Amino acid sequence: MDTSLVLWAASVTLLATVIIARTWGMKRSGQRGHRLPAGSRGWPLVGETLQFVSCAYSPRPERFMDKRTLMYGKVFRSHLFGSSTIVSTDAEVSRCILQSDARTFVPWYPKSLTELMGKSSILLINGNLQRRVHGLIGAFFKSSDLKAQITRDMQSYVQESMINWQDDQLIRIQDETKKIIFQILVKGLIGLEPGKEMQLLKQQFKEFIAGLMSLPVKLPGSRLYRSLQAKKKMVMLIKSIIEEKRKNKLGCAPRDVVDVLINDASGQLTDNLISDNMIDLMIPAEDSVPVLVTLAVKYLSECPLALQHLEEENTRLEKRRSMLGGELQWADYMSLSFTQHVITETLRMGNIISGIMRKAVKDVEIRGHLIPKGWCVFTYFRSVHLDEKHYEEAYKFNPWRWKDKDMSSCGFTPFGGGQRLCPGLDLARLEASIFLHHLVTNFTWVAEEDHIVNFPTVRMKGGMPIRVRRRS
Ligand code: HEM
Repeated sequence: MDTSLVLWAASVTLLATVIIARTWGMKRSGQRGHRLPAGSRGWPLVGETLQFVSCAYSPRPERFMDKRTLMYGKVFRSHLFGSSTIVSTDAEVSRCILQSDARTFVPWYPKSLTELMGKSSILLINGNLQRRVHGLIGAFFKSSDLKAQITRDMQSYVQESMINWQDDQLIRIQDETKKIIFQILVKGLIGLEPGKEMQLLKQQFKEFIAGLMSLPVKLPGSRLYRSLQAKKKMVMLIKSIIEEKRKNKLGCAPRDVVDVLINDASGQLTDNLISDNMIDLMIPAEDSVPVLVTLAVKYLSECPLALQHLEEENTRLEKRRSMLGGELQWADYMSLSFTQHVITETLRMGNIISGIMRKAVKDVEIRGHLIPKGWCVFTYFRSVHLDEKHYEEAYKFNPWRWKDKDMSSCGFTPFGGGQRLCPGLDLARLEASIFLHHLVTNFTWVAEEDHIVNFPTVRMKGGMPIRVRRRS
């Protein structure tokens, strides 16, 4: 064939492809001129996942977002973890997404996680059932009875653990807090005291969470399979506790979350749903509070002035307590305003949950951006929390910034928002305050070298080792 004819045919084909692609693109831009955000799909199949993950392992995971924000704006499209994804680093767009309900967005988690959580998990269910379970748990976590109980338990577990610390001993804060927080959590959820059953639960839970980020393969021997087996054992234990509680129902005030859920009269909450959810509730709680405390210790170790203010505030409270006698109450810890600022600033800088994923159940338009049906949307809190426009010297640990700052007006969402706002947020702050109080009033310390790892979950590589010395 004549070469010019081939060239002409190739040009026509190319032109036709461009026209079809543009027309399709305009259609995807939705009705009324809403546009699919600009961005790149990256490589076939893997999309931009490799670039995302390699940034996520670095000390500055937000660089993946920063680079694209410069090119495409604060809302851009990408392809992550096998799904077409719209990424939002825009506080207002993210707020709208968090406020939406299941008619627009549903939660999205990696396959291994959904397999392990099961269909009735609070993290996955939607609509009335989610609102009911969330409401019951949230109300219980806010109740003054539970706060009094948790304050008592946490104080005694912290004291029990710290009493054994020797001068110059190397303490890994992450490990110490994990032990204590797990006990508190299990007691608050199912009423179990430390002992043999608690130990069994702890072992199985460790096995269970090891599979949260595994390959979605359920063959015997695989990581996911072993995690599912561990979950079965935990469910059996929790079911036996539920049966016991049902037998001995005495009509007294609920002492743990199981009590609250079995007293629910709606008939929607089966024993299977309750026992499954007790384990799923441990997922967001078990790791995040210890990491919050660990990061606070890291930031304080690097900011002597903040540590000094914290010590002074907590010593004043301790002196008052010893003069008046008795134990500190929940309200005493919450009255420590600088300690609360330290926790808030740690949440901002640490970004323990860097963002959350949802899936659009229909075409959605938010502030001119189209999120097509079936696409994922990733609201990335970390970029907002480290944005100079919201926070001056954003990479500097500065608890004083919260003195006059309104938490609700600066895109600050470490606990999410809307209907899925973390029901454990008061508890997390309380537990962190109690641990910090006992640490700074009883010990001085020198921190050893360690650094933050940001992926797949935030943690300190070496568990934040500190060498402690008891105050005289
Ligand atoms: C520093 C500690 C914590 C952080 C940073 C944190 C963060 C979050 C975030 C961002 C969400 C929203 C997830 C979404 O929208 O899909 C969430 C939900 C949740 N959190 Fe927390 N959390 C913490 C501690 C706790 C604790 C102590 C508990 C309770 C024992 C807890 C229980 C839950 C539950 C049950 C949900 C799901 C709520 C629902 O989907 O209805 N969290 N958490």
